[in-house]
Parts: sequence; C-alpha cells; structure tokens
Amino acid sequence: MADVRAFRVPAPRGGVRLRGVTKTYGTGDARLNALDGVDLDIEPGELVVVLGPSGSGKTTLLNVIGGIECPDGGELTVAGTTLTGRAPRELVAFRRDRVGFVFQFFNLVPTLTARENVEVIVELTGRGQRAEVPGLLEQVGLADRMDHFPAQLSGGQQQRVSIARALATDPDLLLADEPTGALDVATGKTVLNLLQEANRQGRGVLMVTHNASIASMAHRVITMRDGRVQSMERNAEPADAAAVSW
Ligand SMILES: Nc1ncnc2c1ncn2[C@@H]1O[C@H](COP(=O)(O)OP(=O)(O)OP(=O)(O)O)[C@@H](O)[C@H]1O
Repeated sequence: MADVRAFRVPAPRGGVRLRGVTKTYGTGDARLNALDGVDLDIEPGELVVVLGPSGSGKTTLLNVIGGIECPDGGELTVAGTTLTGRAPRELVAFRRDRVGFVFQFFNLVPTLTARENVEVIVELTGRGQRAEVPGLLEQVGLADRMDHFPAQLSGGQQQRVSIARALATDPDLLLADEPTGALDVATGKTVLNLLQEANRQGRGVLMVTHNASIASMAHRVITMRDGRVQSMERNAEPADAAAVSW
C-alpha cells in the first residue's frame, strides 16, 4: 500500500495580523511615521509581495513583523505570537523559533564556508539538525559548492546559501527583503523558485521588492505608500516563479 504521508499537504502556517501598527523614527521636526497605522491580515501559507515607492515603509513593515524592530503602537500577532509589548529577550526567541530572513546582499559570514554559514545558525538557535545541512544545500542546488567561501560563490549562489540558512530552522514565515535586487534575471528566477517552493511547503512568505513583475507569483500584492497600506490585490492564479520575467 502507498505511504499516505507522501500525499499529505503541509499545513499552512505563518499567519500575520496587524491593527493600527505605528513605527516612528526621530523626534521633533525630524519625526517620521515610517508606519502610520497599518492594518493587515496575511493568511497562513500565503505568499505576499509588498510593493511601493522608496521610503514608503516596506522594510520597516518587514522588520516589525520579523521582530527586528518594535512597533510603537497598535497590535501585532505573527504565527500565533503577540509581538506588541514584548521584552527584547522575547523578541529574540520569537525570531529564532518562528521566522527566517533573506536579505538583498545575502549577509553571509565571509570567513565561513557555505556549509558553515548554515551550520552556525543550527548551532546558535538549537533548531534543526547539523546532519541535515548538506541536504538543505543540495536542495538549493549547491551540492558541489558546500565548502566554498562566500567570495568564491556568485551572487545567486550566495543568495541560495542564505535561503538554506533561513530554512534550516524550519521557520513558519520567511521574510525576504529585495531577494533578487542584486541578481540578474536568470539567477533571480532561481531564487524566486526556491522561495515559491518554501511557500508550497506551507510556510508564509512575505517578500518586499521594487520589481512589480514579481507580483504575478504572489497570492496577494500589497502596495505601501507613506507608511500605510494603499492597496491590496489578490491574484486569482499566482504564476509559477519560472514564468516571472523582467
Ligand atoms: N533606523 C531608522 N532611523 C530613521 N529613519 C528611518 C530608519 N529606518 C527607516 N527610516 C525612515 O523610515 C521611512 C521608511 O523606510 P523603509 O526603509 O521602511 O522604506 P522602504 O519602503 O523599504 O524604502 P526602500 O524601497 O528605499 O528600501 C523612510 O523615510 C526612512 O528614511
């Protein structure tokens, strides 16, 4: 008899709820509302793309949802955890257990190999298994590059290491800030494909980008303006990452 586990659809996870979330930088005349009362619901398992002009609050939104920044006001719940009013220590635990980050410029440790860059996260967080790291690097197409240092890898390969690193702790939600911003089209598409695959495994994915073409692969597209959600659109049929082009 066939193994029924092979057919099990992964449970969707990584839902997000914001109500009136504010984040202000500076004081007096220099005071700036980076987030100016954001209301937003992201369903578990959704792939959401965030667009908007420079300075509209996209990165701040991502950082607040990821527990990198504390909101000044409003209510915020991510993957079942209420983040408002939390002590910094609790936010560290939340980040460790719930979210994975992918950045535009990869943020790898230059003195560690690809394998070590992923292993160090497994060891620091106590999540995931060191023995699974080679398999993860294989999944992102780096079986033959595991012992290379970041400087010996192309931009796309470095971004794939950073995706393996983000997935090593099995996060509920993957937060990606301009993950293709430093890559050419072909390489960028392989990265998008990996993010889509991570989403198809049930994880929430929230991706900030300036590239409006990427919006076609999202379940929902959010446009930010002046620290607020200006619009929200649902794609009836999200495209395969392979079909995205720019
Ligand atoms: N640490 C900070 N200190 C002061 N101001 C900040 C800080 N971080 C962001 N800002 C300001 O908050 C506003 C929103 O910034 P944010 O980086 O979220 O915008 P963005 O939409 O991601 O922009 P971009 O597309 O250029 O990356 C901007 O005006 C920015 O200058």
